[in-house]
Amino acid sequence: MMLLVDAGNTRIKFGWHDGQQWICREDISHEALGAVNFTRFGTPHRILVAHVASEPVRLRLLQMLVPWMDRTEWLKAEFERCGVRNLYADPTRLGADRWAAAIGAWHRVKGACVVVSAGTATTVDAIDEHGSFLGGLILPGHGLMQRALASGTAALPLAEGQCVPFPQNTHDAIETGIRYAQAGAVERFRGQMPFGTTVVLSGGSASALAPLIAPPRLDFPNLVLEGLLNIVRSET
Ligand SMILES: Nc1ncnc2c1ncn2[C@@H]1O[C@H](COP(=O)(O)OP(=O)(O)O)[C@@H](O)[C@H]1O
Ligand SMILES: CC(C)(COP(=O)(O)O)[C@@H](O)C(=O)NCCC(=O)O
Ligand SMILES: [K+]
Repeated sequence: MMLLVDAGNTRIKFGWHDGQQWICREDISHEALGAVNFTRFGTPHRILVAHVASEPVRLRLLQMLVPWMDRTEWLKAEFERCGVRNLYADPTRLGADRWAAAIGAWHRVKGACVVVSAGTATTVDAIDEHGSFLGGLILPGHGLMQRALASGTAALPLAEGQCVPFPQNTHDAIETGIRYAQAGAVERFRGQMPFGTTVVLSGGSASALAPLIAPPRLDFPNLVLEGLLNIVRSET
């Protein structure tokens, strides 16, 4: 059994894979971490973790994984892995989740693509036709943008609006502004790539963005877990 872990700033995603198929995938809050039973599908023989969450979450995970320390790797972005070359100025500074997502997207598309992860932050990354990770954007995610407006202004609420072409109330104005900001960044970034480049879309807020992203678009939930699986499989 392989256990893949994607510890993001809001949610922790787990995937158990038996070498043939996903046995189970789970998505939990940081607070629920203590209740996860890592051995419920048998003893994992390999564990790979992409962690970008806080230090307390890292320590809690580390503590829980102690019995399998000998077979656990905490993924760090590096210069090259699984056919993807990382052109970040300091490759190790790239978030481990972005690195795993890039590897997952490259394995699926095998061509130039824009990799979008709409989570706590929204990241928008470019891979060229040779598998080089060219770099990318970091924006506040959908929820962060909502909360920034609510906490940083006197009058704005935590928006519960719709995305509409010409917003005529405050809630719709915020909701539409946020979605256009996110989708606008993605489409502008894609404009730097060859015409017809695919956007690979993932993350907990992906559904809010999807209708605003033109084809070609590949919806790829659990992209980070898939990338982690690609990495583990490349070892054998
Ligand atoms: N059940 C849920 N609980 C919390 N957030 C959710 C849920 N479903 C979707 N979301 C949205 O998805 C985001 C988390 O997405 P995710 O890709 O897991 O982020 P991260 O990797 O940064 O933890 C939240 O900020 C929220 O906007
Ligand atoms: C950009 C991120 C905060 C995204 O985190 P997430 O939204 O997935 O929780 C994370 O990938 C990170 O901390 N990256 C390190 C800095 C970098 O990638 O340049
Ligand atoms: K993200």
